[in-house]
Amino acid sequence: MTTDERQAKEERIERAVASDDIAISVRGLKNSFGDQTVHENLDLDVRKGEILGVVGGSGTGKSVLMRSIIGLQVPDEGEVHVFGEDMVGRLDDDEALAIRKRWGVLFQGGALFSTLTVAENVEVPIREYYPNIGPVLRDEIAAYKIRMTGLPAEAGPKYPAELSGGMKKRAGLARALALDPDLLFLDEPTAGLDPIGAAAFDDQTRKLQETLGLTVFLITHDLDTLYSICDRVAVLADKKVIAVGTIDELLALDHPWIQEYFNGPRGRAATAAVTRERGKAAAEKQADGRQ
Ligand SMILES: Nc1ncnc2c1ncn2[C@@H]1O[C@H](COP(=O)(O)OP(=O)(O)OP(=O)(O)O)[C@@H](O)[C@H]1O
Repeated sequence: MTTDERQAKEERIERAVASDDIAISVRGLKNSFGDQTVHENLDLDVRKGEILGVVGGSGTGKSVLMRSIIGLQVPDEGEVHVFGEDMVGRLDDDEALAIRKRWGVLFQGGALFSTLTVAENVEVPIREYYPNIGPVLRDEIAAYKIRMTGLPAEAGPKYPAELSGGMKKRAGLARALALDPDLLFLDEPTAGLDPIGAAAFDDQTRKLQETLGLTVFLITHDLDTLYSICDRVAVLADKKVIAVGTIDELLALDHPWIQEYFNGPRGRAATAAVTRERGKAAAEKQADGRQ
């Protein structure tokens, strides 16, 4: 082994050890469109097994960040590693393809094919990545994924136009789960849902994350989602991630946008709701202990 090969091996091992707990690592990311710089020197780590909420004002580049990670946007500068693999600019080779199989994406609005049924939509990634799986098994997998998201089996043969907003999101989620991913990207999954539908979707996300051991990258404007299911929250502002932490940790920072966002009227309402829930749960636990 030459000195260069040995050094490359050492670097690979060091990177693997360092990235053992990290599902996604973004370093020095820069994205721009013409004169508009959306990201500059953006760093972010997403830990394995966490639900990371990504927040920021409209147009701060949350979706562009997600697209950069999944290879739909080639950054001007920077590095993106997913499960320790360098992803920038090499999405066509076999190793990168193997990583792509490990994630599922729910785009804003669901992005379902309108001319395909729900089941056919779920089968699209299976056809693409596992062409040797036959139609019978493919149907079975699709039916299973549809049930996993809480949709009734009868939703399978329906077309997107025949579904409610909440059902469409679940159908998109079923498609995102089609390949048994380790990593799930959700872009504003509860946008447009009524509060009960949104809370049910959040519950489903948490349950799936826990049962399947998923890592979830979740873009949202929904404070209830942040409070109820996110382990940590990353805040995008000033072209970068200005802070990452639990909501309590973020509240301790005196950045004006963070204070306005979490301590504004909606933030206070969400905090009060969570405090009420926690109080109720503690009281129930105490009552159980006395019985
Ligand atoms: N393909 C593109 N071409 C040109 N500009 C783009 C493109 N994609 C995104 N942008 C610009 O990049 C900026 C960030 O967009 P992005 O969709 O990531 O924002 P966001 O934080 O997700 O916003 P929102 O919360 O409103 O969904 C916006 O100003 C948008 O106009």
